[in-house]
Amino acid sequence: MKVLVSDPVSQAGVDILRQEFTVDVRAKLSAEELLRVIPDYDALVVRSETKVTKAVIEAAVNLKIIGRAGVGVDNIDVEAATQKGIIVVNAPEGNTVAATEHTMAMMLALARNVPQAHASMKQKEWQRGKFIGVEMRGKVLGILGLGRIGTGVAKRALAMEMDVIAYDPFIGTGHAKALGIELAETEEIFSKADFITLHLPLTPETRNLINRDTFARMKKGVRIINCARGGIINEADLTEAIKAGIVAGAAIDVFGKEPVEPDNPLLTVDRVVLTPHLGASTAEAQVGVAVDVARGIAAALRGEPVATAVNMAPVAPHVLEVIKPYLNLAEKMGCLGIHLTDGRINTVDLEYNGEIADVDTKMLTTAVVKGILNPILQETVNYVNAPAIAKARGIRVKEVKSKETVHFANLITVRIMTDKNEHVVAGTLFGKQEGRIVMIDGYRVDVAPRDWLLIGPHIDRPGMIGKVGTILGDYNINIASMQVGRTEEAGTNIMVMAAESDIPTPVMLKIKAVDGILGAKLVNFNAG
Ligand SMILES: NC(=O)C1=CN([C@@H]2O[C@H](COP(=O)(O)OP(=O)(O)OC[C@H]3O[C@@H](n4cnc5c(N)ncnc54)[C@H](O)[C@@H]3O)[C@@H](O)[C@H]2O)C=CC1
Ligand SMILES: O=C(O)CCC(=O)C(=O)O
Repeated sequence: MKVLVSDPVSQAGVDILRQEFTVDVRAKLSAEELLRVIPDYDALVVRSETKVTKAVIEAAVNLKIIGRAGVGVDNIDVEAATQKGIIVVNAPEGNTVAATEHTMAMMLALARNVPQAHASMKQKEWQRGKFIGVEMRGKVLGILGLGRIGTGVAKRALAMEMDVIAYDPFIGTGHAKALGIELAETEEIFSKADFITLHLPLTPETRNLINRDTFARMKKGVRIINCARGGIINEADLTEAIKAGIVAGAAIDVFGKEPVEPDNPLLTVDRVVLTPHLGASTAEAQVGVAVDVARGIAAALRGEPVATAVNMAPVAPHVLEVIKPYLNLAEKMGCLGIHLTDGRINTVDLEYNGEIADVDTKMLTTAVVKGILNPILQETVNYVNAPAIAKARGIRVKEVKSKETVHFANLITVRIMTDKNEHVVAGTLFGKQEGRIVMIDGYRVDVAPRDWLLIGPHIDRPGMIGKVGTILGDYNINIASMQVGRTEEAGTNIMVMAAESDIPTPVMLKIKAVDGILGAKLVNFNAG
């Protein structure tokens, strides 16, 4: 597999990727060059400079994953990626402290005119009267967006004895209470805050959120800090508000257009502190995000789920820890299930029994659906597109959970209902790691789901196994293991043979023709 790193990311991340993949580091590619080279790559790693547009995604015929070494994915067309089944992962935590500390640095520099005083001294001046600042203690700080960075800023501002209020409609009041701050509506923040700091993502709702109208409603002399995303503040309106004295000053790290162009109006006013998107630029953060994104990419290319994928339902780390050992089993159960069925699938029912029923099992359900769809579709089905593909094909997927168990501590049962019949596969983990199929269509079995499995329901009479074994032997196909599953009712059994190689179609036809065999199926767990 080939990985393209198209923005400068820490060598620590590149080294992780190089352990498993071919990695090309080609920073500063033009848009045209990116379009030309992208078809060669399975994964792409970017920071914020590379624009991963719809055109890039369309040209990326082999791309499976895009990794953003940082938080904001607004330089990636996530919707286009999702439609193509491309996973987008970010590194949401590696640069939180860096961006938080940069916000504090910007706020203090703004309050005490540090850059202006520094520039003046460089001009050989000594102007103590010109740079009178304001204290932070006792001032009201309004935080818009109380996520990771907003929370970090709140904690530090409290330590500086500021009064902190925050607006975030998607955060619970408990979070604010635990921090020791109040949640407020935007109007309260605008009317009360001496400092307003932004920690929101750039979305259609937040674009242009701070504009001429909102400045008009703010307390006179407010100071604004933006270390989140440029498009959230209207830069022309901010410049006007500074000139009109509504805003006493602004500290800005992020801009509507980056790199900033010479005609950016903020460059024309003095009462600003500007940095060229340096929020994440610490040695520690760059190693952190590069390592996190490299691990995410490596896991995704191995077919494993990634907790930081932004276009999949998020999975909490404690949930991932519980379900991770079951993911491979769940996918194999889906694969086995689809090989058993004939007819149009209407419904897939998933039953989770035991302790596993306590956690969010959506990702396991997706793994089963992925296992069902991959063997029958040309396109690659992954954790991102599996639910959408199932829905588009009219397959209803339902989950039932119960803590009750009979024979196993945990059991997953997959029931695939078609317009013709119903097939059921159940599986569990032995020794917490080893996935086993323990039931196929009502027959008790104990099978490791790997390589090739020949499944043959048959009439319960002597010689059946021998007949099939002889056919396989005639074609030099070695059997790694074999067992016979029984139901409660006498009359039929199921033979399950693990073959060490593929069983060609003519051989399967011979087996199916054996008198007493009630329809043999071959499952190839390596395909799809
Ligand atoms: N300057 C820099 O170098 C860096 C900038 N960032 C940017 O900082 C911002 C915040 O990052 P994190 O704290 O890690 O993200 P986060 O996802 O932890 O927090 C964002 C918060 O905004 C809230 N939110 C979303 N839409 C909202 C709306 N319409 N109104 C009010 N609240 C809303 C969410 O509920 C969430 O709590 C992002 O834009 C990110 O891209 C992050 C790292 C470095
Ligand atoms: O990669 C960078 O330096 C920018 C970081 C950033 O803005 C983010 O993580 O959202």
